[in-house]
Amino acid sequence: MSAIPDLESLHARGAAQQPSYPDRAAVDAAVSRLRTMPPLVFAGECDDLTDKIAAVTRGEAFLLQGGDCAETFAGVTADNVRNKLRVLLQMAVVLTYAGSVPVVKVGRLAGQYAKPRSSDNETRTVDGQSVTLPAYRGDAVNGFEFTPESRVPDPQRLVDVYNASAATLNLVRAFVTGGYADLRQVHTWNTDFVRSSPIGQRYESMAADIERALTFMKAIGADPDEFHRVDFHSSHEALVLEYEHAMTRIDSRTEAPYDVSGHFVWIGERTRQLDGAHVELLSKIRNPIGVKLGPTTTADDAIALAARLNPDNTPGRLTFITRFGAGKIRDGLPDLVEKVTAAGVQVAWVCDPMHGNTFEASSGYKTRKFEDVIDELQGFFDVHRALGTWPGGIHIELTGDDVTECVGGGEELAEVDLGNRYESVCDPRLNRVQSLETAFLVAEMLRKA
Ligand SMILES: O=C[C@H](O)[C@H](O)COP(=O)(O)O
Ligand SMILES: C=C(OP(=O)(O)O)C(=O)O
Ligand SMILES: [Mn+2]
Repeated sequence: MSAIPDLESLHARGAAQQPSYPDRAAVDAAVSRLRTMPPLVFAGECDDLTDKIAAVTRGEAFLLQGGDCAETFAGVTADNVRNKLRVLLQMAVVLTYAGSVPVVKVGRLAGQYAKPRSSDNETRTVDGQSVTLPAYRGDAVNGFEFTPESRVPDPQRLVDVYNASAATLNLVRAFVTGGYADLRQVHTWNTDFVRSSPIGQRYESMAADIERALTFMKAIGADPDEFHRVDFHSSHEALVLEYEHAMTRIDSRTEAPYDVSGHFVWIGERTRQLDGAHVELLSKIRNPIGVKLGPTTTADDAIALAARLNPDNTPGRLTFITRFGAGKIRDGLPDLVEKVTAAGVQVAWVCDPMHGNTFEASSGYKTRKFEDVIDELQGFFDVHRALGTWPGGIHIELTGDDVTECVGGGEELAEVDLGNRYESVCDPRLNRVQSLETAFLVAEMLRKA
């Protein structure tokens, strides 16, 4: 297994989307501190996830990956983490039960703090004056507050990312092993505002069926402790090289490098250059990894990425997360999947129906139409069905709260509603009702697949 490339050589590749830190000594201090910190995840856990994604690659399981577009330090609260976990557990149970397929659960959490941006700057009107400042690049880099001081990249934030991720993961681990995620709790996840919604009612009746099935299984002698814990994994975009590099360590068992900042890391659409720093670093680690593929991706690009990132063609190592947009997926995806499959590439195909469907509402809020999200998912299933390949999973930006960031869905959120509770610091997320609706719709698509 190849050695970890040094940080300077990565930067020498002209890495895209990196913070411009004003104080080099402060960067070095933060990186040195991070290098001393214990791993957030263990290499063996990453291998377990690779095995699970191998099952996805073989068409035997389905990946559910979801969470915030951008986590924030302020969002590291018990309520927030629990709400996100709860909606993911609800979605997973819907997909497992109604879709009749094992579900691999991966949160976009405990590390999702750095954002690539379309523009380096942001312009707003402040007191009648047009003011331009550096864009917000996630709490890993600078502050969301629109002031010159807050927007200066601060490397100490990378240490804060580590601490916030550790706190989040600690709570998630407690929830998933300590009884909260016990399948016998299916009813109790369906609380507050969701319970009374039509989709909450539908969930309620499914939960009753599951409870009956569990009672039956217990009666015939199944061990109820089997239902006590779930496997849950963390993931984020590997973006800021200082952080990901400092968290890349040699595993004592295998002597292979692993990025121990999360179980699964992915390369974004803006940083997937074949000779770029992100592809180079992730080619050296042994975690399961993903690459986002937008509508301009050619089959040759994808095949070359697979050769660089997974030269041994190990199933489970590589996931392609396509994000074409509802209007493009039916035209663009077939050629890609067909040629990648014909080339013998072992890959899990996952659909991100969010990032190709963003638009700006007349009020200025970034939003997405729920109907476009569902249409892209349907297109993804249709394309795979036509080609005889497996639609392996979904990658969703969501929250466990009752936010108003995406329009449409059963609650019929309109553009005028967006300001009521728009809390995302980057992209619009499905709220809890919309997330559950998505799970039921995808479960139907899965049944037909
Ligand atoms: O989450 C993804 C990107 O960071 C985000 O879509 C970029 O948004 P922008 O176009 O507002 O920079
Ligand atoms: C930045 C993201 O997506 P993409 O790289 O696909 O634009 C994201 O997942 O938040
Ligand atoms: Mn996003």
